[in-house]
Formats: sequence, structure tokens, C-alpha cells
Amino acid sequence: MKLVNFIGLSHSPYDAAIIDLDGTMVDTLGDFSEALNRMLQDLRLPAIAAGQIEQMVGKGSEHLLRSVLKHVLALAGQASEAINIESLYPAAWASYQRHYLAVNGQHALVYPGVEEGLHALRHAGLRLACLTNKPTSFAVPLLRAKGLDSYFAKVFGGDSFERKKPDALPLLKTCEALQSEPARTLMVGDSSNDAQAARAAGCPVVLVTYGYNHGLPVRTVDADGYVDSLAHLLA
Ligand SMILES: O=C(O)COP(=O)(O)O
Ligand SMILES: [Mg+2]
Repeated sequence: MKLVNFIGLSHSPYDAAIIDLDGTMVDTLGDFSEALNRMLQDLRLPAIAAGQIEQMVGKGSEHLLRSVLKHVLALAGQASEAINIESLYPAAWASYQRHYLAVNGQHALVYPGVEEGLHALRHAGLRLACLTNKPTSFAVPLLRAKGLDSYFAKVFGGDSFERKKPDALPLLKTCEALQSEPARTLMVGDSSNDAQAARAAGCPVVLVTYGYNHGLPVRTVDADGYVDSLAHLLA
């Protein structure tokens, strides 16, 4: 793909890169599944399968919890789901937060090629930030547990700014923090959230082909390129 081949040259078109977390660097589906099912048990609600959860990840924890509650309440045949979701939400959030922090990283795996890719980007002189829709309090210990924290000058979560991806704001703020022009800042993500946010912010964007894209084929998302591994960012 055209973008990637010249990152390594001395006149790189990029000063910085913004890397998504869930589905791009770490396969966190196991953590999500464990924490959400412990939460559902606390709420005496039916369990949810990992395959369902996969389609709900990417728009932050609030969206994830509401989607999971909606799904299981429908399964349980409960009427007036909307009312039930909001009445359950505060207890669900408290339980989920407790369980997620307890399992964080234990059922999660770094995708092959991630360390190699991050190392190569740093070696090419790019400043790196991790920008995720996950709460910052989940993201920071996860990166540390997986030995990825030292690659990043900045880590921003879904609660760092007023709006989350797919809004342009978190990317623009991250570019500012990295002191990099959006046009010279490469976004690397796994979903339409990342691509839409990048397009809106004016950042070039490459998507990985192995992550979570709301259950849809990632190559149908408008992006500047697709890679099967972060290691392939530097051809
Ligand atoms: O928690 C989420 O919704 C996933 O977040 P991310 O893909 O932006 O890292
Ligand atoms: Mg992601």
C-alpha cells in the first residue's frame, strides 16, 4: 500500500502517529466478556456471548453497557427495555468498572506484529499517542500490563475529551498534544469510528484487518490503506 512504504524514508510525510487500542493493539474481547458476564451475574441477568459483544465494542463503555443491557433484556423478554436499561445503568456501571479493573489484561492478548510496528514507527522518528474510546483508567494499566506503555508520549481515553471518536475532537486534541499537524499525523485503527474521526480531523488513516468493526467487513470502510499487521506499516 502506498502510504506505508515511505514512512521509513528520511523525508517521512509523518511527524506522529495515533494508535487505537482495542482491536488494533490488544485483543481485549476476553476481558470484555469476563467483566460483562460477571456484571450480568451480579444483576441476575442472562449471559452474553463474546460474538455478540464483539459487535458492540468501539464506541466506549457507556455505549457498550447500554447495548449489552438492551440485548439481554430483549432475550429475557422484558418489556419497556428503555426504562429498564436506564434504571439498571448505575448499578451496571459500578459492577462493570469493578470487574473490568479486576480482570484487565488477564484475558487479553497483544496482536502479532504490534511491538515490531510500534518500534519501527518510533525508530522512524514519529511521536506516538494511544487514543482509545476506553476509559483512561482502563487503558493506562492495560498498556502497562502488556508492556506497551513506554512507546507512547501520550495516552488518551474516551473520557479525556468532551466527545469520543468518531468525532474529530479527540484526534485534533491528540495532534495538538503531539504538536503535529493533522495532515502529518497517521491514525491507525480497526473500525469505522477511527476512520471517520480521522477523515473529519484531516488525518491520513490506515485500518488493521483483524479487529472489531461492529461486525462489518473493515475493507468496506473508507480509509487510505489496510494492513494485516502493524509490522507491515513499514514495508
Ligand atoms: O472501549 C471501546 O469502545 C473500544 O475502544 P477503542 O477501539 O477506541 O480502543
Ligand atoms: Mg478499536
